[in-house]
Amino acid sequence: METCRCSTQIRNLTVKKHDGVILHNVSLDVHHGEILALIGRNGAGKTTLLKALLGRIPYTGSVVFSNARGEKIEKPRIGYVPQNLVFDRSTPVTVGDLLCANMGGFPVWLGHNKEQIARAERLLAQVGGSPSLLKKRIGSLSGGELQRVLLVFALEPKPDLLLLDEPVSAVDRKGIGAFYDLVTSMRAEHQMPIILVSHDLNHVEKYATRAALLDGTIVVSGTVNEVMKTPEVREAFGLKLTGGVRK
Ligand SMILES: Nc1ncnc2c1ncn2[C@@H]1O[C@H](COP(=O)(O)OP(=O)(O)OP(=O)(O)O)[C@@H](O)[C@H]1O
Repeated sequence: METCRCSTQIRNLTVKKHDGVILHNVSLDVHHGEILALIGRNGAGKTTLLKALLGRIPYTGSVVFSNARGEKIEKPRIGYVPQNLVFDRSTPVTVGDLLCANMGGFPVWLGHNKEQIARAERLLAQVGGSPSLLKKRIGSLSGGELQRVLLVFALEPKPDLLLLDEPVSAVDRKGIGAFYDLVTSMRAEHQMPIILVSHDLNHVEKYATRAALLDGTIVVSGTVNEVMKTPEVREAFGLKLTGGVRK
């Protein structure tokens, strides 16, 4: 088994924007082989936390990535599937162009060779995407098609840490199953830590190993079962509890 090299320790992470504080003193650990579900109301700061981990926005506090021997990793490879993506929809670039460019080793302007195309088809098939997607311009993809393509990018080359921000919000039912099967097998095979932002508590219960409720800071965290039973989560999601069972 190929083991993942990157557990993540977040300590007192604070993000300020303009006059306000978006995140304050967030402390959280994500270990090897865990799927940590990050849950919380709209505007709680979930995407902001992922962006801080990606180094895309300034923060105070510390984020330490370390390997299985506890040694620090300075620059882990982080796979990221964003909640949404803003780009020029009129671009003539196709999914095939992008995937083949990402594989490297061959100038894209010379066209794609057979092996690259076969590999791109295999990668797409892994996320339930059909080979016909390769010829589509990225601007013409549906929301669900785009999310599948973004997952391929997040997983190739293999990341040390995977961040998924509501990754199946636009994917159809069959695609959701394929998506989570792949993510779960990545976790099992590579012991890669995964942070999953989701508003869908059914997905959280089915696929996550731990959960954390965020509301500007971490309110509760623990096993999915523990977190789901807390009054804080019950209140945040408007759930009723009957004898400890979520209704
Ligand atoms: N660039 C920005 N400038 C100012 N405020 C911002 C910026 N980005 C996000 N915010 C604010 O930070 C807060 C957290 O936003 P964030 O997108 O992290 O929340 P979220 O938990 O991911 O929400 P959702 O569930 O709706 O996706 C919000 O109040 C948002 O308005």
